[in-house]
Amino acid sequence: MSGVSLPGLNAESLRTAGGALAAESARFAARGWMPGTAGNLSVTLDRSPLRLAVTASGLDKGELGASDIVVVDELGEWAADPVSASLTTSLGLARKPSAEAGLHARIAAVTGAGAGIHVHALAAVRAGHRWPEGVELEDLEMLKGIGHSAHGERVVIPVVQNHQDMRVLGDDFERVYRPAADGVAEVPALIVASHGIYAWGADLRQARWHLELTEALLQIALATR
Ligand SMILES: CSC[C@@H](O)[C@@H](O)C(=O)COP(=O)(O)O
Ligand SMILES: [Zn+2]
Repeated sequence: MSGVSLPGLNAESLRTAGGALAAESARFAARGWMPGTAGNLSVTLDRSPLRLAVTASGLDKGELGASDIVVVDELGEWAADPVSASLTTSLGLARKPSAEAGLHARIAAVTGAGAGIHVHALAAVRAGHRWPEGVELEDLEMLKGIGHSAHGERVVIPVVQNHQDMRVLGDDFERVYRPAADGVAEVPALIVASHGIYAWGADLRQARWHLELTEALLQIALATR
């Protein structure tokens, strides 16, 4: 890994990412979507090789500071290359990544997302339980907010079974993910049954919008069917 080029990885980008992830995390903790230490977030810093800043594992997500992040590789493991290692030391960053960093990394690799958010929101869990083959949504105004049509388009929020091995979850995600094709956008969210939901976007703000809108759409589906 020596001589690896990581233009997105420097003290400033990591301080910015850490501050943004802490602020976003506090928002979702306050909403009750990250009870206790539940939930995790990431931003993509470099693509080739893949490097993400992901929240550290096992911390109260309502109390994160800017240095409570870990630089991880494409497997979601702490990145040991010299640039990442040296920045980890100089900025006092954490070294134990979220237990679910591997799925964040897979989603970033497959979708090209710039940020990902995972929460344990109730409607997502209930919908995954009720519709384990995927949640069909149609004729709802807020579908526009996740890139789809308000009328006449059947949108499926995919559901995968829960697993503690992120390689298994990542493979299952790839099986159900449909990239944008023929003018139809991707669905920027994934329900993990009996667990929670992942949403992603070009940046943290868009990932947040996708998450909030998907959770609201799932609440409507549960309330009306
Ligand atoms: C508090 S139980 C939830 C965890 O097992 C996990 O699902 C989760 O969302 C947070 O894990 P973490 O490793 O702190 O990122
Ligand atoms: Zn979780």
